[in-house]
Amino acid sequence: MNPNSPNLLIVDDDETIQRLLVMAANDHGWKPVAASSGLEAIDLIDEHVEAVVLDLGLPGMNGIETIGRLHEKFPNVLVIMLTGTNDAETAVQALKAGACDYLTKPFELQRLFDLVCATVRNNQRPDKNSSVPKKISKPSLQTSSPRMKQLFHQIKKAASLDSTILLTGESGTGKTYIARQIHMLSERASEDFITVSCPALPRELLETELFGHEKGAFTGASTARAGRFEQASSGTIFLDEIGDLPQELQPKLLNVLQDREFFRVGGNKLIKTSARVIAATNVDLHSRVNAGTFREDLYYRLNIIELVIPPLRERKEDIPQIIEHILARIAANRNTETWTLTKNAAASLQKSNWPGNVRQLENVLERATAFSESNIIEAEDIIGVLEAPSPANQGRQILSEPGLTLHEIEREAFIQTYIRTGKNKAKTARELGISERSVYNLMGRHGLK
Ligand SMILES: Nc1ncnc2c1ncn2[C@@H]1O[C@H](COP(=O)(O)OP(=O)(O)OP(=O)(O)O)[C@@H](O)[C@H]1O
Repeated sequence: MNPNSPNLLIVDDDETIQRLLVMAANDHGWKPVAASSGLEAIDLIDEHVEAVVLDLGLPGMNGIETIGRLHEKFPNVLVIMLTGTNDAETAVQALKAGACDYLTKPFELQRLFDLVCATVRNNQRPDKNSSVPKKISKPSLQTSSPRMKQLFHQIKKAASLDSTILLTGESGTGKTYIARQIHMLSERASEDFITVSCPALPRELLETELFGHEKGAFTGASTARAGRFEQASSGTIFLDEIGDLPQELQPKLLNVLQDREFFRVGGNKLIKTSARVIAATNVDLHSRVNAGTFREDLYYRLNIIELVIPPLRERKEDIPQIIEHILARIAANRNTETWTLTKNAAASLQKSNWPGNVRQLENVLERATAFSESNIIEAEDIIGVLEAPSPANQGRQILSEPGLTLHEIEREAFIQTYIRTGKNKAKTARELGISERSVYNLMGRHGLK
């Protein structure tokens, strides 16, 4: 076999997504080839291709039909389908059509490539010398925040144990990110890290997703399928938004945590698992226990080690290095040089309150870098993309944040209005009941010009 033959086929008609996936695939050690349609994919596929990342919504022959045609040529090729948001029904269709797995858009690139690796590894024939890249990146646990220092100390200790971990924190604080770091610091680092988002699927589908099913377990189950616990094998399984685990599935998860065994749906063979469980929640699980929607015994089984991830506004010291990290990641994904921020741009990011935490900061940087004409990001680039909350939320959001100074409240109110009015200074002045001259003064005071 030619070592340079492509081993991953990417099929997406959106040129930007296609380019992004190809770059990320290269970064993850794959040799990708890309197609923009089902027909092109059928043309390009050969025996070296181990897996196909296939967009469902292709023009002409759609993703579901394409799976069938690819399998006519290469019955063993592994297909991972990319589906639209909340598209559980289509996801079932994709699985029935022969996809090994699927991912709902939008997704993290890291998550896609974790899934591709896990799928290929789990379907490897013993004789096959697979090219699954075993790339283990070193976790970076550097921080200037005293709270994060303490947390990272706990993380290192927790990683060396095998206990179940519960990560709690607001949405976007980095629970998934931390779960992956724990996995990479643990002895399981070379094994798979498998993520399951509990609210993403309806109950029946979530049950087969977690525990797998036997052939004939339900209409359409034409083949047996291993679930995520089996795929995680001796790696780590990350259960995101565990507070949304349907009540009917809670006893089954409790059994897995207690006895480390379960049945596939429709199966009668006990399956053992040694996967480590990390769960995460952004709701107060204890109040769900009190409300009777979450089992108390399961809560205590999950909550053996609880790690609380603080919101970004409570660890602002870390903002500069998180920015640097995110910019480097964006640059690597786009295969470009990284960016530097002007003093005012950095100050602007530093001052913001980040109600959406690191995810919001990441979105702002993604957009600012996409629109920036050079490798320098100015305050204007930032202000242009800072998300403006809806007018209905605006006042509530500012006033509900405890501990804000008058200066910070003024800044938030000003920026939100300025963005909402499309950076129109006259409109901003009218809405805020101030003169246009004051708008210029406020821009100066808050580092926006
Ligand atoms: N310390 C960090 N450095 C760089 N990037 C980070 C850091 N923490 C989080 N991120 C990035 O921020 C984004 C949001 O993080 P993540 O998905 O882990 O949050 P979450 O708490 O799991 O969110 P949710 O509760 O909504 O599932 C991700 O893209 C992640 O890679």
